Amino acid sequence: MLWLDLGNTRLKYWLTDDIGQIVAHDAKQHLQAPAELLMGLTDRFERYAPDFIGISSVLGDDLNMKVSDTLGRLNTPFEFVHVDAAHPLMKSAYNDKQLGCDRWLQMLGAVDKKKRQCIIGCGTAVTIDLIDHAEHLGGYIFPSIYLQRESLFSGTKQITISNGTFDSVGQGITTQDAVHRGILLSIVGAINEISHRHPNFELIMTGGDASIIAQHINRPVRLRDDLLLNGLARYFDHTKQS
Ligand SMILES: Nc1ncnc2c1ncn2[C@@H]1O[C@H](COP(=O)(O)OP(=O)(O)O)[C@@H](O)[C@H]1O
Ligand SMILES: CC(C)(COP(=O)(O)O)[C@@H](O)C(=O)NCCC(=O)O
Ligand SMILES: [K+]
Repeated sequence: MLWLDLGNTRLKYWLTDDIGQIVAHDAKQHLQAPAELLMGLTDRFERYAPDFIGISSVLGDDLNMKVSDTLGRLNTPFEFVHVDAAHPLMKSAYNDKQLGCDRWLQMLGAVDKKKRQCIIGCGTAVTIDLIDHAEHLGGYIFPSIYLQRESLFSGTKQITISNGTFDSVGQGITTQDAVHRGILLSIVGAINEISHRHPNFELIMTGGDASIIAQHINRPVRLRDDLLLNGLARYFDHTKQS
């Protein structure tokens, strides 16, 4: 099986064998041209000869159409996941026409009806979703690291482009440090606040920046970079069973 996660910044893929073991995976910035990036990967995918391609995409219909055209050349069946708020594995109060497929699948990848869970996606945007015994209560979306830095640069006269690191929340005494620590503080502050309000929810984090952000969270966080993959596998496994 080939699993694709088309996020706003990166295309991730996982190739799994017939017992679900990951045999190959990668993440690449698609620079808003995911179909072209995929084109360059088709010969590699053909060599793997997957029997099915499951896709999560938050890129909208236009880019999804282009991706479909590219995948059509592989003569391998493929399917884009659509959010189902009444899914047997997890009910959701969220508007299922709007809920991002990645958020939904990340929850599907973790959901456990015996637990209260807080699923945090650290991608282009940070997403926080609360699940109470397999009931999705709703969540939050806010800009992550790079979006915040870009908005400061484009929205101000005196803050210029810089490539500082996001490794501390200590107060800064230079613009570069004040910006980078302020951005990190805004993200970890929000997550710590939600965590504080829901002390009995287990924290699970995924996404490209999870490892950077998790270090500053006041409670133990479970890092799972395979969460969306797990959600895709559960989704398509479930559909086949029913
Ligand atoms: N402008 C950028 N330059 C370099 N890296 C970036 C930029 N924007 C995002 N990233 C990195 O890309 C990754 C995005 O994480 P990912 O979970 O793949 O996001 P998405 O699912 O939204 O595509 C993060 O590790 C982030 O640090
Ligand atoms: C919030 C998101 C942009 C996060 O996407 P990502 O950062 O993973 O690229 C994505 O889940 C999305 O487009 N959601 C649709 C709006 C919503 O979930 O309400
Ligand atoms: K994502």
